[in-house]
Amino acid sequence: MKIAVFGLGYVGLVTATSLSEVGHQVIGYDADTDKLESLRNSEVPFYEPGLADLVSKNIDQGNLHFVDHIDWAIADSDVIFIAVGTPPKEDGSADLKSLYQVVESLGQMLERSITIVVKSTVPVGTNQAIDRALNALLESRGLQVSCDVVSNPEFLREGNALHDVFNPDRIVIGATSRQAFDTMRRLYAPFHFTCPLLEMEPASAELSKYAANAFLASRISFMNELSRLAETVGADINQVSTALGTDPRIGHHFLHAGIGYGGSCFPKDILSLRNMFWEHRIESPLTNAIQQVNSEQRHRFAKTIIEHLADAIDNSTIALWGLTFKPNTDDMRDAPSLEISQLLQKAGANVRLYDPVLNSAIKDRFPTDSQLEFVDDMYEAVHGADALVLVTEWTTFAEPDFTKVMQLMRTPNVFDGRNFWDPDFVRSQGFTYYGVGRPEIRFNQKGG
Ligand SMILES: NC(=O)C1=CN([C@@H]2O[C@H](COP(=O)(O)OP(=O)(O)OC[C@H]3O[C@@H](n4cnc5c(N)ncnc54)[C@H](O)[C@@H]3O)[C@@H](O)[C@H]2O)C=CC1
Ligand SMILES: O=C(O)[C@H]1O[C@H](OP(=O)(O)OP(=O)(O)OC[C@H]2O[C@@H](n3ccc(=O)[nH]c3=O)[C@H](O)[C@@H]2O)[C@H](O)[C@@H](O)[C@@H]1O
Repeated sequence: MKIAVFGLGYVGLVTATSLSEVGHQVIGYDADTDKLESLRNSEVPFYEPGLADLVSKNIDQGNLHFVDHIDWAIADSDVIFIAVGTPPKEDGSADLKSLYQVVESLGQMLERSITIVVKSTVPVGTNQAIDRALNALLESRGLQVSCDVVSNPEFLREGNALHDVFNPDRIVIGATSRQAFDTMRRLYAPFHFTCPLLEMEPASAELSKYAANAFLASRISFMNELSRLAETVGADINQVSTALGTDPRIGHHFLHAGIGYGGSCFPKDILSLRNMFWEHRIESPLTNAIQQVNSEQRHRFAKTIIEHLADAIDNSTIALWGLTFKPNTDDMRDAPSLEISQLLQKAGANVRLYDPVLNSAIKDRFPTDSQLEFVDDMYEAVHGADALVLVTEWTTFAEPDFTKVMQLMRTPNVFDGRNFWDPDFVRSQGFTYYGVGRPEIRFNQKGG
C-alpha cells in the first residue's frame, strides 16, 4: 500500500519505518524542514537503538521517502497516518493544535476518498470531531468524497520501540465502517502479527490508550506509596514486589518502586485523562492520586539525600548517574534528574552529571549554572564526591567497579533511586546505601 505519515517524532518515524520495512511504500512529512533534511541523510534526530540502521536500509531500498511538500505526501497515498505531538496545555488538557493543522491541510488538499489514521494519543471524541471537521471541509469544496477517520493508538515504549512495533501485544482499531476495518487489516497483514487485532468504536479505542497508560502508572504509584510504609515498618519493597508479582493475576511488570515515572507520556496522559473526568464532572480520586504520589516521590528522594548529608551538603559534590527519563533513550521530557538536580543545588550542593548518551539535547535541558557540571566519564563524576545518586538504571551502571568508586569518592554515600543495586553487596564494599523502600539505612548506618 502507499502510505503517508505526518509528524516524524518518535511514533511517526517508528511507524513510517516499520511500515516500509514490511514492504509498504511510505512517505514521511514533518513541519520541521531541518528534521526532514537530517532524515534524508539517514540521520535520526533522537536516540533509539536500531532505528537509524532501519531508516537507512529502507531509504536505500526505495521504500521510505521524506518530503517537505504536503501535496507530494498525499498525492498517491491510500492511507494517511497522523502522528504529531499532543503535549499538555497549562490546564493539563491535550493540545490538539498540530493535529488540527494537519486536518486543515488535508481538508484543503485532498481530492479523493482516503483513510486517515490517528496514531497520536487524543482525548475521547477527537476522532469523531476530526471526521466531522475533515468531511465538512471537503464538502465545502464541493467534492463528493468522504474520508474514514480511524483511531489506531500506539503502545510502544521508548528505548524498545522497534521490538514493540514488530511484536505488539494488541492492535487497537477504532472505526465506524467495515471498509475502514478491512483497510487496516490489509495494512497490518504483512507484519504477520500473532496478537489480537481489536475492532471497536473510536471512543473505546481512544479511551483504551489512556486506560493502559494510567493503569501502568497507577501500579508504579501504588508501589511507590507502599515503599514509604515499607521503609518505616522495616520491609523491603523489592521483596514485596516479587511476592506480589508472582501472583499471575498481578504479574511482575511495572511494580518497580523508585523515584517515579517521567517521560513524555505517563505524566501528560494522566493529566489529560484527569481533564476528561473534570470536563464530564466526574470525580476521579484515583487519577489525582497517581500523579500526586509520583511528584512527591522525587521530592522525598531529594529530601532524603539532603537530610542525610545535613550540614555537609553546603559545597558538597553530588554525582548523578543517568539523566534521561529511562534507559536507552535521550528523551529528557519530565526526566526526574531535572528536578532532583535542582533541589540538590538549591540545598547548596555542586552537582556533577553523567549519562551514557550525554549529548547537546540532554545538556540543553539543564540551566546554565556554575553549580552544575557535565562529565564524560561515570568515574570522573564520582571523583571527590560526597554522594553518588543513581537516577536512571542504564545497564552500564549495573555492575560498576565499586572498589574504584570507593577510592574516588570523598564520602561513600550511595543513593539508589531505582533500587538497582544489591544493598548488602554495596554495604559490604563500605558504602552507606540508601534505596527507596529499603529500610536498613535507618538502622545500619556505616559512616558518611
Ligand atoms: N513517544 C512515545 O513513546 C509515544 C507517543 N505516543 C503519542 O504519539 C504522539 C506523538 O508523540 P511523539 O512522537 O513523542 O511526538 P514528538 O513531539 O516527538 O514528535 C511530533 C512531531 O510532529 C511534528 N509536527 C508538528 N506539527 C506538525 C504538522 N502540522 N505537520 C507535520 N508534522 C508536525 C513535529 O515537528 C515533530 O517532529 C503523541 O500524541 C504521543 O502521546 C504514543 C505512544 C508512544
Ligand atoms: O504512551 C506512551 O508514550 C508510552 O508510554 C509508556 O512508555 P515509555 O514512557 O516510553 O516508557 P516506560 O517503560 O513505560 O517507562 C515510563 C516511566 O515509568 C518508570 N517506571 C517504569 C516501570 C516501573 O516499574 N517503575 C517505573 O518507575 C520508568 O522509569 C519511566 O520513567 C508505555 O509503557 C507505553 O506502552 C506507551 O506507548
